[in-house]
Amino acid sequence: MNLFYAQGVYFVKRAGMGALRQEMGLHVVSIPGSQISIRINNVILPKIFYMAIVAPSLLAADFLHLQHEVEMVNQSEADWLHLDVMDGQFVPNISFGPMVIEFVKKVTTKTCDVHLMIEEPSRYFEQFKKAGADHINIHIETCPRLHQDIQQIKAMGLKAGVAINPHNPASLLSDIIADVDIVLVMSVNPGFGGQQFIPNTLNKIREIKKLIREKGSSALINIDGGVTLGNAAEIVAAGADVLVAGSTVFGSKDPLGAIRELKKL
Ligand SMILES: O=C(CO)[C@@H](O)[C@H](O)COP(=O)(O)O
Repeated sequence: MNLFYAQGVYFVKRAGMGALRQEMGLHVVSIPGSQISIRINNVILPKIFYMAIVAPSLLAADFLHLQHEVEMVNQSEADWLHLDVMDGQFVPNISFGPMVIEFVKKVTTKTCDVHLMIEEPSRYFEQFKKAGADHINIHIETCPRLHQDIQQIKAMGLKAGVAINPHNPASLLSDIIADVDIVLVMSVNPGFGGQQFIPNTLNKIREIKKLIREKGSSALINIDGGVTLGNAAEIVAAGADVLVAGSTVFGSKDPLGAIRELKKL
């Protein structure tokens, strides 16, 4: 169970909310910033702190010591491992593909959150599934048959995410948000790690959260790009469920400590 009690406070992990809701008749009654109140069998729990899902982005890892980096994440409190696939077409950079993910999968104990920054992603869904993807995130612009692609990912038994770029408004998600498991909000222009967080993303997170409630969606909001120990609290308070962090984790002298700090928010 993802609900636990410590020092007078109930903690809950958002990822388990769906299951908890079914098992225990649990209802979220309010989400003011990073604190939420919940009701279980009509008893309102006094205080619930939201814990963000943390997903270190392997793009910022030392690829000469990839196994060591993946094992570091295994030992950490991180929940997912974020894997950025770039084709040099949809984004100006080229990163890695299914072959690298297949090797990473042999070592990682974390959920593999694959972010496809490539043209015609549906041509490769099967390959990424075979390589070990647990989630596949696709960009709206790359999918003329977005609904169909989302359904295809889900039919393969994977979680489906839709990614939007900084210039895309939240309203673009209106017709798809009820069908997706994850909304991946780019808080930098995709292609490179180590960029500055675009501040307007905070407003966009609030708008997406509102849309999620209005449409009765259970999608998680995942923020990708420029997440630091300095801005993560604000991002979570705006309504983010997941924090992708590349440089903040792998660029740190104490990556385990950096992940621990992100989880504390
Ligand atoms: O998808 C991307 C960049 O396109 C991100 O996942 C970055 O890899 C995040 O890196 P940092 O901004 O955290 O260094």
